[in-house]
Amino acid sequence: MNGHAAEACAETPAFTTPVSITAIDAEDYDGQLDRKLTKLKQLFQEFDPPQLEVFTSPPTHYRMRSEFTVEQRDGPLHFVMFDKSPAEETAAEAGQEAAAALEQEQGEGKELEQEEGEGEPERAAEQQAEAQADASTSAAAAAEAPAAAAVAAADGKKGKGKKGKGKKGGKPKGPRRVRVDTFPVATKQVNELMAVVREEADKTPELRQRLFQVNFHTTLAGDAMVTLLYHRKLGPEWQAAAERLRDALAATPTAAAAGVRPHVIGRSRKQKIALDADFVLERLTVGGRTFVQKQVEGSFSQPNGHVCQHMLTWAQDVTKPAAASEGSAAAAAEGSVAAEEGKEAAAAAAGGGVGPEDDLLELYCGNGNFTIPLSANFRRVVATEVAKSSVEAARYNMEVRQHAFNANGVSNVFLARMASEEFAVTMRERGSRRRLEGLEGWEALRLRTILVDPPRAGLDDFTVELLKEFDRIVYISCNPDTLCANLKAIAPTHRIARFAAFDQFPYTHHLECGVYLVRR
Ligand SMILES: C[S@@+](CC[C@H](N)C(=O)[O-])C[C@H]1O[C@@H](n2cnc3c(N)ncnc32)[C@H](O)[C@@H]1O
Repeated sequence: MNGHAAEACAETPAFTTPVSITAIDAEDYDGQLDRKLTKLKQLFQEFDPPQLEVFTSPPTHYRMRSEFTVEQRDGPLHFVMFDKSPAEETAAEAGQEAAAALEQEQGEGKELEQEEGEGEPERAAEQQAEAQADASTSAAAAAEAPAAAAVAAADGKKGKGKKGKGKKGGKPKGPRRVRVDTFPVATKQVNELMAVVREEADKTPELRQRLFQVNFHTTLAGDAMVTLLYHRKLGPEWQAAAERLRDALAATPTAAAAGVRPHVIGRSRKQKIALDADFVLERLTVGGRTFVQKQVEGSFSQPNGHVCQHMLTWAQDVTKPAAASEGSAAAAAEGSVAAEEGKEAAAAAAGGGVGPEDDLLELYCGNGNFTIPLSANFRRVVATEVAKSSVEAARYNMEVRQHAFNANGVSNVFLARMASEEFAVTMRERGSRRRLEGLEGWEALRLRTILVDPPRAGLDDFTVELLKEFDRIVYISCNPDTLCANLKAIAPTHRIARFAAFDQFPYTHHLECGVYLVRR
């Protein structure tokens, strides 16, 4: 963790209420959210934020992705998860370690990419970032059986390291295995697919043999994919069985209604077989417009599609030229002077207005989730992301032209595959990098607004310093503790003009936040 994020934030207890995700109480949806909001307000009190804008989740069936360990030693095959509540932190650490182990295992044999020796992130560094992003998603989104923990358990790796062992070096204190036949946290479609995979894999030796994990990825649009992970090499017999499984999955109610055939992917060491495709196409509605989004298997995507739409709409609103003054959402909705008359000067006088000729810098852009809906608010967007698969997806998402999907139509984005810390140093030095070729010179850019959406660890020190150069900052965070720590460094020069909570991860102690800061 970086220096800033390591600082304790206020004397407030951190977000550590243990909640078992396998035993949710939907009746308590409002209660669980209230408790988190109270804690959040307490944590951010020192920054004197404006009224908190709150965006809720559906109380059940909100999570688009889920990962399960397969249990098949005794009798019929079934899915299990790991209930984190007994040893929450231990489990989280075990999950992250095992995620890294899995990444390493899957990455074995891949060539490291070293381009021109100019300090570009090596594949190993990217894998670490991707694993971190993915582990954070798993852990944050559900505290529910991080894929990694599942892999570790199935591999017999759990408890190998020091973490997870009891104080006296006795039995590892891992999370509790919980059998999961239905999962109200996940979308209805995940539940439909789970039932079919369980039944088909149970009775089909080619699908069942040495299957240790199944990942489900669904969308609001009805598109879906299922990944089966094995401890054996997969051959033509597996592929034939997987094709039959795919037909059975296509007959499930949501897929049939959407007219889609879920993709099936088989993975084992150094092997990946994708029937049809290794991605899904999501459709997200933001500000009345629908955006198509390619989400790639194993890459980061926001886990709660409903709440993601709220996040994008909020970010689009705070950066809207006419309404981007420091006014609250309510003021904007009621038609404050700045919002109604679109007086950029008034907004600028208030310290917060984005001008139509302004450019946006976005770090950690992933598959272009924020980039594309926000691009209409700016003359130009410069976006960076470190994970190769996400950068490729972002390029695809910007170029989507299918008329059936209402083309995304984005042509004002410059996208570079770079680590944020490397970009921060390059920009501060007004330097050059091969990956920035094609970008008009620094002096031609009007970068006064920055959007960051980092992994749970928050921002590194270089990036925090870079933020201070901007008049307007949109900081999206899945970890209020590291957000708070980073804000301590930014608060002397910037104040919070908008403050939002997005309940992406109901019934867990995690909360997604958005802050919009303007220069004092
Ligand atoms: C929380 S995700 C947000 C992605 C995107 N904004 C979205 O809404 O889907 C964080 C992203 O940061 C990327 N990432 C992690 N470490 C990074 C680094 N050091 N530099 C740049 N990107 C990084 C991950 O690959 C991931 O895509």
